[in-house]
Amino acid sequence: MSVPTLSLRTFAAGDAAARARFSDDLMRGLQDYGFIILADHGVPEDLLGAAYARSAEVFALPEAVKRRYAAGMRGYTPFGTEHAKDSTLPDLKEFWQIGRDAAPGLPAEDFPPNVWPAEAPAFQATFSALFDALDRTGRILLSALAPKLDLPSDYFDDKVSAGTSILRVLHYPPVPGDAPAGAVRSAAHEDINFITLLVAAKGAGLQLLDRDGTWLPVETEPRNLIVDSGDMLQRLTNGVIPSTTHRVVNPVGPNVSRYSMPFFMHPASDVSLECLPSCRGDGARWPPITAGEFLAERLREIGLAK
Ligand SMILES: O=C(O)CCC(=O)C(=O)O
Ligand SMILES: [Fe+2]
Repeated sequence: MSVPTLSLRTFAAGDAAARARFSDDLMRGLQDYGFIILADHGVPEDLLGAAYARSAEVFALPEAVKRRYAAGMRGYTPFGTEHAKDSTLPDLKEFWQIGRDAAPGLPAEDFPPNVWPAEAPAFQATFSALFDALDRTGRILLSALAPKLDLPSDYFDDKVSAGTSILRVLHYPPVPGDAPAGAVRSAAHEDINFITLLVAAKGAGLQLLDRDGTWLPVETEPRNLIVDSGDMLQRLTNGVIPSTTHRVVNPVGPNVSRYSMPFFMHPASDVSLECLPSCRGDGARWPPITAGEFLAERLREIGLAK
């Protein structure tokens, strides 16, 4: 048994039967593993290549330069800042976050200006393009999932087009000799958002906790995406689509950097995560909450907000 691979082309260019099959496979993959691997996803391979190159360039800048670009939920977050919700040890990672640009009609407080490094002029164009491409792909995936929840296929569109989604450009440096005992690159956690589209890392380390309690490596070629369901989708679906615990372990071979780029797809802050009628079953497992309230609570729990 391993995480299933799905081709998005069979959905995007397929007939009704092929689309229904894709929806079934996506739903089953998320229910059985919380993860699928997505091939033929429409994000150009040369854009992924450029993103890896620009990412390595920026993280190679001196620490003091990078720290000038620390601005909360945008720009740089230094090594050792974030920790998993249930961990006291810091994750061994640094990252750069890119959000949706502010636009008329969107609440300004949710869309602070992006922060771009002057030392790497191509970074902005590359990551703006990657944000848009992953946003498009994520919307297609949600439109494929909607019918499985008895929803119209465009149900998620307006919720995520104004969403507070984040593209997180991640660098796990070689594990330092003085890292706290027990600290790992990314401690066991569940993602907060609806779905995550992860540009597959070039190095091993990602593992999911399967339904039997076994850690299973999640690996694919760098040109594919890895998709997982987060807590907001779990909440909306009353657990019908669970979020899956995962982690990034420290290297066992050469102690080298690892780069990855998760795109956390969030709804707009005012979207209710109250359980969908089709998922009520014997009753709602969680009280209603808005996406904005849920996110604020989790950001406090992981050390990214006060
Ligand atoms: O780096 C990875 O492969 C996964 C990162 C991750 O799970 C996260 O940032 O939420
Ligand atoms: Fe994650």
